Amino acid sequence: MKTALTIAGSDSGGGAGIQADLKTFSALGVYGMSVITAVTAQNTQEVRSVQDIEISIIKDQIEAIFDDIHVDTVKIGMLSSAETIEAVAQSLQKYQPKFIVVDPVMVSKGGHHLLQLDAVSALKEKIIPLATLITPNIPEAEVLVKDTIHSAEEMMEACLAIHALGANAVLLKGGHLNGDPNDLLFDGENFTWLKGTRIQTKNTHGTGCTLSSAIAANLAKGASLIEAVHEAKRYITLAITHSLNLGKGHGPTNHFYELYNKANLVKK
Ligand SMILES: Nc1ncnc2c1ncn2[C@@H]1O[C@H](COP(=O)(O)OP(=O)(O)O)[C@@H](O)[C@H]1O
Ligand SMILES: Cc1ncc(COP(=O)(O)OP(=O)(O)O)c(N)n1
Repeated sequence: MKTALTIAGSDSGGGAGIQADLKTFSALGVYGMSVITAVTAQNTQEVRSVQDIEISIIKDQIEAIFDDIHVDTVKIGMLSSAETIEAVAQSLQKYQPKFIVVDPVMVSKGGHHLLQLDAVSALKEKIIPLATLITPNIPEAEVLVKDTIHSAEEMMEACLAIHALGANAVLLKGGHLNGDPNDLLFDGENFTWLKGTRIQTKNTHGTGCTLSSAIAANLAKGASLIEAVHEAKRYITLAITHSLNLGKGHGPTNHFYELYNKANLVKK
């Protein structure tokens, strides 16, 4: 069985972070493992508090996994601080996993900072150059390129600028723009649009986490980058179509295994 590791924060409400990543791995038929970087007290409405995990414990979690179990793919989510970024980057340089999908998580839907403002430069310098693929949403890309993004042309320019930071490939997600949620992949040579149709729902908590984990899982199973991204876009579209009306805020995406199995998304 293929294996996937998520290095991310815990969402107590189960909709985003480590919990969304592990549910996605399971639904797509890969064995999931986790390194928890921070614990958030979070639900569908808000992030109430964040506790960063001690750096030595983060390093120990990574070493415990890599020293014993083969890791086919890594997904990176919430890193919280510059110190955590430094520790994660050092460990990944040591173990050199084949695929690293980076979701540059910065701010929650409710506006809580999940990456400290002074950690953005560390993210750019230490993590982005390790990325097989980075998957920013529009506000994250705007922070990375220090410019606003409103149009398809500006999305293309942003992809080029983020690629120039050292990522092997960039998937710029269009969910935060008006209209249909079209994402743009730049693989270092070519642009590919992944067209979506906007699903009218407030239950979109964890969409970014789900998409990046699905891409990581698909890469582990042997898909090419472009196949992995296309399959993941189908997965997130199904997960939003069947999203769950839990809680009083933004409910979570749905990872019900049978749903994807029936839709032939699980390749063994
Ligand atoms: N309402 C929606 N209907 C269909 N797809 C969506 C919707 N909202 C987001 N998406 C898709 O979900 C994925 C995550 O996008 P986005 O919401 O922009 O990221 P994030 O969760 O990081 O803010 C993208 O593929 C995006 O196009
Ligand atoms: C612990 C944790 N990690 C990441 C996020 C952000 O998740 P995302 O998929 O971008 O979804 P929203 O927060 O935008 O709903 C998170 N909230 N918590």
